[in-house]
Amino acid sequence: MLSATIAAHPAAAAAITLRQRHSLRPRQPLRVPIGAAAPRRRMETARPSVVKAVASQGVPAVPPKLSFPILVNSCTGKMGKAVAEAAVSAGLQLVPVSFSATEVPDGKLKICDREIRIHDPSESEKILPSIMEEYPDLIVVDYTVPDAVNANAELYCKLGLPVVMGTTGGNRQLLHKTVQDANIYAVISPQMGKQVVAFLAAMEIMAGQFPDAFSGYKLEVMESHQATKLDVSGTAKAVISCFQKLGVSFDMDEVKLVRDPEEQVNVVGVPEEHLEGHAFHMYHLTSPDGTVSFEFQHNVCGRSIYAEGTVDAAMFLYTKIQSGAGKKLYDMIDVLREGNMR
Ligand SMILES: NC(=O)c1ccc[n+]([C@@H]2O[C@H](COP(=O)([O-])OP(=O)(O)OC[C@H]3O[C@@H](n4cnc5c(N)ncnc54)[C@H](O)[C@@H]3O)[C@@H](O)[C@H]2O)c1
Ligand SMILES: O=C(O)C1=N[C@H](C(=O)O)CCC1
Repeated sequence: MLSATIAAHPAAAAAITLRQRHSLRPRQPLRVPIGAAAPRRRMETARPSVVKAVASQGVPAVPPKLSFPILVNSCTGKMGKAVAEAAVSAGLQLVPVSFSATEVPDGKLKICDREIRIHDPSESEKILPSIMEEYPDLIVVDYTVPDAVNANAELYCKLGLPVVMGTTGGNRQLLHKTVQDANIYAVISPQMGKQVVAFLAAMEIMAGQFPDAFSGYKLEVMESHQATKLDVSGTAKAVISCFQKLGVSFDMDEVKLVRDPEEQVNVVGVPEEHLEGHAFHMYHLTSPDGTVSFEFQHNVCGRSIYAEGTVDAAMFLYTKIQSGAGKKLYDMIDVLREGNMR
């Protein structure tokens, strides 16, 4: 579930600002939160020639279903498990191997009736080459931990393994350089939820077209996530960098991190059933003289928005690999621009 509110009118914003001053509870979203996604059709691709040939016979073209092998690293994580399930339901071949720093009974994990063999990360360099031989079109999806981002990226690059990197944190500049220098196909994004990416893209466009438009404005940022999330949201960092391009001075350590479940329910307004998996973000801007304020929120419950976006990113990357695209390093805005959303 995703809800977003944007208030720009001074009076409305002033009212919100007052309300917000006393609590972080987001206002009722301006629109009913996006409900559970409708059952998804698998994204289909079609070679234009096939489609044209079939259509010319007057028979509606049914493009071939897209299916390829995907290894989720790590299936033992909350996000990895959600992606593995979304991949299976989208018809992708889930490779029955994963790596994890978390011990699992008998070294096996059941996902969608499939038995996934779990190995220690130290074995990945030894095991992955044989997996790549068995699954030549393999794409790996990485949802591990910030401390593993750069080492994992280096390994995938060393093996020439295409990757969808969803894990946040680590040294992002080094991550992009490693992947760029290795010339492997990759989608890298701290945010895989398509609608949040669309908001981020709008922010990037605004920042690109109107640099310093908000210079002198004061920015307050609050982000609330499950208590197990240790790092500052990568999405929040990306949005903040847009505000910085718009002329706002803000230090990343000024972000108000809310990880206390009681505050999340009573102040932020997180539904109790989503305490273990949510992302509520609020960005509040106030003019130097205090007469104008803006507020942006994006509030996500659960992980399906990210899991579905990750599957779209993997399908996007697969089509780029198959077509031998010259550009190899992508982000989620590239995936959205391609438009082939399920
Ligand atoms: N891009 C997005 O849209 C998006 C969405 C959700 C989460 N995330 C990010 O994904 C990451 C994981 O989030 P989560 O909620 O699944 O965390 P989690 O702690 O539930 O899962 C992380 C898993 O990685 C495993 N792990 C640790 N080190 C590893 C290594 N070296 N190799 C393989 N596995 C290893 C752990 O055992 C754990 O099972 C975080 O960085 C989070 O910010 C990104
Ligand atoms: O649950 C998480 O962890 C999330 N991480 C990403 C971030 O750090 O912005 C995306 C939102 C959820």
